[in-house]
Amino acid sequence: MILATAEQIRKADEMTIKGIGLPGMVLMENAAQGAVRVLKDAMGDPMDWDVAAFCGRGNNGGDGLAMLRILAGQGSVATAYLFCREADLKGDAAANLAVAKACGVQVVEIPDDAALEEYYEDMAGHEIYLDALLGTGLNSLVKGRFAEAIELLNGLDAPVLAVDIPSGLSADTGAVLGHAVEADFTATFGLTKLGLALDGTEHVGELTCVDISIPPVVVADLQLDSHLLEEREVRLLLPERPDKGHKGTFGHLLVVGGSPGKTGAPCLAAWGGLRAGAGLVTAALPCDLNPIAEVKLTAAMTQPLPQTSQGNLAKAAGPVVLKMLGSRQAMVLGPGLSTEEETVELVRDLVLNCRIPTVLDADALNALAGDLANQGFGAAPHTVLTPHPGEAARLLGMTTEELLADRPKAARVLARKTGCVTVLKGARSLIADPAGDLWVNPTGNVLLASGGSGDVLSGVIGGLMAQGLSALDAACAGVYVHGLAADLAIEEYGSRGLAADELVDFLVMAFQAFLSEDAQGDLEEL
Ligand SMILES: NC(=O)C1=CN([C@@H]2O[C@H](COP(=O)(O)OP(=O)(O)OC[C@H]3O[C@@H](n4cnc5c(N)ncnc54)[C@H](O)[C@@H]3O)[C@@H](O)[C@H]2O)[C@H](O)CC1
Ligand SMILES: [K+]
Repeated sequence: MILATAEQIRKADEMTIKGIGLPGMVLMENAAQGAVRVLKDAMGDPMDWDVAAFCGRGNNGGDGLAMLRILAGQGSVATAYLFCREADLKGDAAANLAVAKACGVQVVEIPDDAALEEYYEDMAGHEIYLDALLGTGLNSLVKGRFAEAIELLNGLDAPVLAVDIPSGLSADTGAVLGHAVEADFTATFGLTKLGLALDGTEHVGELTCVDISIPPVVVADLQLDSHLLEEREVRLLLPERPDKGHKGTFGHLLVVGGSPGKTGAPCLAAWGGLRAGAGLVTAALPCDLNPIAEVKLTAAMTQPLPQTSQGNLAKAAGPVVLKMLGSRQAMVLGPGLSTEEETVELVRDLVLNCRIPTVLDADALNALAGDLANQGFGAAPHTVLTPHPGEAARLLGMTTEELLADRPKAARVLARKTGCVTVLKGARSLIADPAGDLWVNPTGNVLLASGGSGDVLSGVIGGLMAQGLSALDAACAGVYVHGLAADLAIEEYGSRGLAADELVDFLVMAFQAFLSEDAQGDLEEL
């Protein structure tokens, strides 16, 4: 599904109104009619409600006023709390104010704190609420009476429908700009906003996108580059499993990682690779840890590598790994590595000289931080970086807070600077490709917020690349299926206590969801 930023939807409006000739009033009417349908679907008949809209001075407020007029016409008692003077409204919003008043909508001005105090109790006494304070025109932190109105809405038991976007939520980043409405439903107009997809359901609630007649030609002209990843796309990405395939058909994945106390990380990545369907997996780790890995891994092979006096991977491991890469189809580098200076040098050397599809995770990313500009990537277009926000912030030389204020931008910048596909992990992980496109992943939940789940992900992506998927396709499919495994697990576990070893088992079910219907039927019969 295509997603739009505030600027892109503003352009779409402008092109539709000025270029195509469809009047803004028609767009606003379509928006209001569609949003009323969403409300009716949610609340049912008869529509004899006591409904209030909190309206701002922009077109979002205009949508709210148009909705109230439609609802009044269908039997509701409709009140608008206008967070400015009536005279402040302009254009289509002003026109809809006049129409609403002529059609029986009661309008109460809340232009200052005194008015808010005077009407506060009345404002809290309605049955259903429309949040039409701030839409895509939000351009600063929400403060004062706007903040108070948002908190009032959030404290009520009554249902709230957000008009276009919950007020206070950034349409571009999904960040809360001070305060944001926690809506039960959101009716968004024309195109789904990127910020809505990034929020998920926390503020947005149940999301519906209403067609307001922005023509497809306008959308095509905009060449939008943000997307919500969908199951049907992932289904097309997953590699074929030919009946006569053998282990050589499905590629050999090499996982390089591990340090004392972190033998589990490369083992989990190896498991991820196996679950993703790689034909063979080898985990290569410091030689003292090899016997442990031999016990942990029965299906995967292991390779002992030279180690430093501290037991971490030594520079001498470089030639051994590079030689192994000649007969491997993909590598995962990083799970459980240390940041000992010699290991850092090894990582930089491997990243420069590697020529096969690679996933760089964890300490492999930390090894590149601080000197990203001088780091060559030998397999750049075939490389996936999988940082969590802390690792990404270190790579970009910013604080984690700065990065979290605009996750899409951070993912895109990292992809562009490195030439590598970038997976920025977190709730609603992002996948950015160096050409500028961005995908928001809808799967996954809080169960993934535990040690080791990232190692599993790097293995899944590596395992898919070993089977021939491109870096971008493997990143998209891997992130989606990994999240789906957690979504299946939460039904059994609830929201706590899933260890990464167990997540590995749910990957089987997650991949099964993508089998053909015939194959699923065969499975059920067994
Ligand atoms: N295609 C569509 O999606 C259509 C959308 N419509 C609606 O129009 C709004 C966008 O309208 P716009 O007038 O550009 O902006 P807003 O109504 O969101 O608000 C602008 C208004 O608010 C002030 N403001 C900005 N930030 C703050 C703040 N933090 N605190 C207080 N006030 C703030 C700003 O100065 C302006 O005065 C879109 O969301 C849809 O709802 C059209 O109806 C049809 C087509
Ligand atoms: K709103």
